[in-house]
Amino acid sequence: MKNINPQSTHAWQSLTAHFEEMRHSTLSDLFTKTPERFEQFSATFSDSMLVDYSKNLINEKTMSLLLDLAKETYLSDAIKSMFQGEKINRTEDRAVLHVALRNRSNNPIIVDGKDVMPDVNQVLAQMKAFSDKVISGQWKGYTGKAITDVVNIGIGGSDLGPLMVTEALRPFKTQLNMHFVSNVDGTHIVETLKKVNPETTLFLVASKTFTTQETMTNAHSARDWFLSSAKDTAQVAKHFVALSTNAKEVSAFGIDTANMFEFWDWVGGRYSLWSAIGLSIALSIGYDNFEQLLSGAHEMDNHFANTPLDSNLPVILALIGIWYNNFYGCETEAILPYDQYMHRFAAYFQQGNMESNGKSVDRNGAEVTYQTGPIIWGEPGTNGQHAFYQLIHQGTKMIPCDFIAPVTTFNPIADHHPKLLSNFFAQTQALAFGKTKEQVLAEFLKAGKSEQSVADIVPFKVFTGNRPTNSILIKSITPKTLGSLIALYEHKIFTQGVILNIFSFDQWGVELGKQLANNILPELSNNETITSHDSSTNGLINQFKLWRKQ
Ligand SMILES: O=P(O)(O)OC[C@H]1O[C@@H](O)[C@H](O)[C@@H](O)[C@@H]1O
Repeated sequence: MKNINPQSTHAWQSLTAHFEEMRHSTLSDLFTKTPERFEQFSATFSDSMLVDYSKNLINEKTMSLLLDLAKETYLSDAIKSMFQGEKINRTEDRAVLHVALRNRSNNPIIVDGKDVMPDVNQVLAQMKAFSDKVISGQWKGYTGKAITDVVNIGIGGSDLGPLMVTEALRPFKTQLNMHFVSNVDGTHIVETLKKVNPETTLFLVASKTFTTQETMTNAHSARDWFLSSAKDTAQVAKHFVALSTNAKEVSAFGIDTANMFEFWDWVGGRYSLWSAIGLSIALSIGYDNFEQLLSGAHEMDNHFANTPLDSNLPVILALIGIWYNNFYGCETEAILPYDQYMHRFAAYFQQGNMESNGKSVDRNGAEVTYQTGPIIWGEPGTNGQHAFYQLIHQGTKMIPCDFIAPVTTFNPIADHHPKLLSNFFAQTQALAFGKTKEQVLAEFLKAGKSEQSVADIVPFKVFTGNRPTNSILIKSITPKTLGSLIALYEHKIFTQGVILNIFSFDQWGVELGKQLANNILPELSNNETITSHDSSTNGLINQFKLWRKQ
């Protein structure tokens, strides 16, 4: 990958000038000028997904200049480098190969002179055999009973992906009850253990490093709880398996490495749901459905790797994101799925995007002089409409939003789904075109009010519009289409990282807090007054100690 400062490109200069032309354009004008705007700025993928990006503050010139930016920053070369297994995660000296985990065409991918595919396939076979056994009831607990409940203990990438996918694909569920414990707050494990029976519960200890404080603490508490019933450490093997890259720590914990599902350092935590970390997914929806998820992602990988940039969906969405982030000065992006099952989708990509592109040092080691990754947030529609959409519609901030909805529902009760979808369509329309003062007034006049009597209220009822959105309409949320959708967002993040000249696959920013917590933990074991920190930290710790004693 070449380290090009995006601001040094011709395209960036041209985009800066073009922004001055565009900043006063409105979506109403853009749609009026080009009646075929939808055809021009939308595309379908695999006959199952429609991406409409026409309600953005872009025109042909914007897209062409953004594509120039992608070319000048050597995006196509970077895509090749990732797929070929080059060590593009340079600060950790690792390849970035979540695409290998779902490489259903099985073509060799070489890392350090070795094809990784045989190992990938071997672990998939192990996951299939294991999940089939547990789902069929052949795998027995220590008293001979079949497993009824699965508890995934993991955090960050070892939690958010499997949790999001198992929730999104609930209609495909096996009979197993799934639970996810992530927080080191004892409440999380205690409340979960109240719901399960040690005789019929399987714990998946999911941790790439197998050293993460939260996960290891929860795993030890789960094991203690289990042993207080089973009374025999030999029974641990029937109830605990590990999903990890670290065989040494797995055996140190007491899990037989025969019960370990391996993955590799070239899988980033936040890109790991496709790996052994996805075992909870395979148990929740069955292995064949898990494989469908991989296939859907693989299809998007092929699209990303082989489609010219100007019709490459992850690239298009990434470029539009850069347009708002770096030229309009938008700080956040909202992801708004109109699908209750997808209620963790925004939270998942909060980690995906913010941990990947929340960097301020470029690939040359210099401080950046432009904005990098956006803040990601969101909740499912229609709930968000009754909570925070007020600010999106009428606030002072421009918040580009992605609206996502399925055409069909798994719960076709009464007219819920048409109502849901009418909101999905209406919201992007309202955001784009708003309501003028004249329209507000006309409504009042129609209702028999005089212009004079409503003059005071009119300004509050005006919607400026011009608030950009993407709409992603999906035939049905299935393992396959969800796989494609996740991969679409993953590659969008990759593209933005390349163009913004940052390393998207490390996460040094999470280390300092861990280090300082490790320093503070022993200080909490006694009641001595602490003086070694700044006055705020000392004050907080000392008040904690005081109130703890009372
Ligand atoms: O899977 P592990 O090693 O327990 O790590 C969990 C999480 O740990 C966090 O510290 C990292 O920032 C995440 O990227 C990671 O997913």
